[in-house]
Amino acid sequence: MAKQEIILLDVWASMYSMKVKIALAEKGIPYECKCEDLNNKSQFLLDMNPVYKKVPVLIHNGKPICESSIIVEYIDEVWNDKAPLFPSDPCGKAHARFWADFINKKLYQIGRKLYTTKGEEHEAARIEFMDCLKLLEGELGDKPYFAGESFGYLDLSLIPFYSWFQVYETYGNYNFDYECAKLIAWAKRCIQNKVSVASTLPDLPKVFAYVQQEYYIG
Ligand SMILES: N[C@@H](CCC(=O)N[C@@H](CS)C(=O)NCC(=O)O)C(=O)O
Repeated sequence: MAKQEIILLDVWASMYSMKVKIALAEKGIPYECKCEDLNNKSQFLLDMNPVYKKVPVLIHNGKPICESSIIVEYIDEVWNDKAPLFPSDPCGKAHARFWADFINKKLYQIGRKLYTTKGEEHEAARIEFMDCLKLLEGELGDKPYFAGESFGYLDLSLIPFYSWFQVYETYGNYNFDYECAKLIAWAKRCIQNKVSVASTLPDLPKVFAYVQQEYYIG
């Protein structure tokens, strides 16, 4: 392949950006990371993602690709000679996409309520968030990874959330080791066995300190 210019616009604590970083690491693709300040977005970000104005954005040889799931699919398609992220059968692929969509839409939104709301709304989010984790735990079953024996798209879509688990556990008043032990074991397996994951995820206390500072709700 001819020389590639690959730039990633990201924010270190963004779970969406982490997904893309893990995919790039799985494929062994070197890239330049440009960290954005979301309170003062660069003109470059606004030009590259004029519709949503969000990170992550992958810029491949000058062409922007937006939305984390679309970026990961793009990476898997372009660099298809190594570490396939999706199952090859259409049904397995659709299944992985379904759960990744669930994670993007539900888990993120409800998880956010744990540290941004109080009272009844918080209590409802607390219950719903655990229900989501239980659904995901059921989907994992007794397999080492979501698709079976090897790490793939669904693992990559969920594992960034683990870096926020101290936040969810503290603000949601959970005990994850007790309440979703299988999911915690899976997360530790991903970190232990996958350099792409271990080298991407920030430390849990760092994320916790960031949320405490950004979202203090009294
Ligand atoms: N659906 C998007 C969500 C990306 C997203 O929400 N990014 C956040 C950072 S985690 C962002 O850039 N927020 C800036 C804003 O909302 O203005 C994706 O999957 O890439």
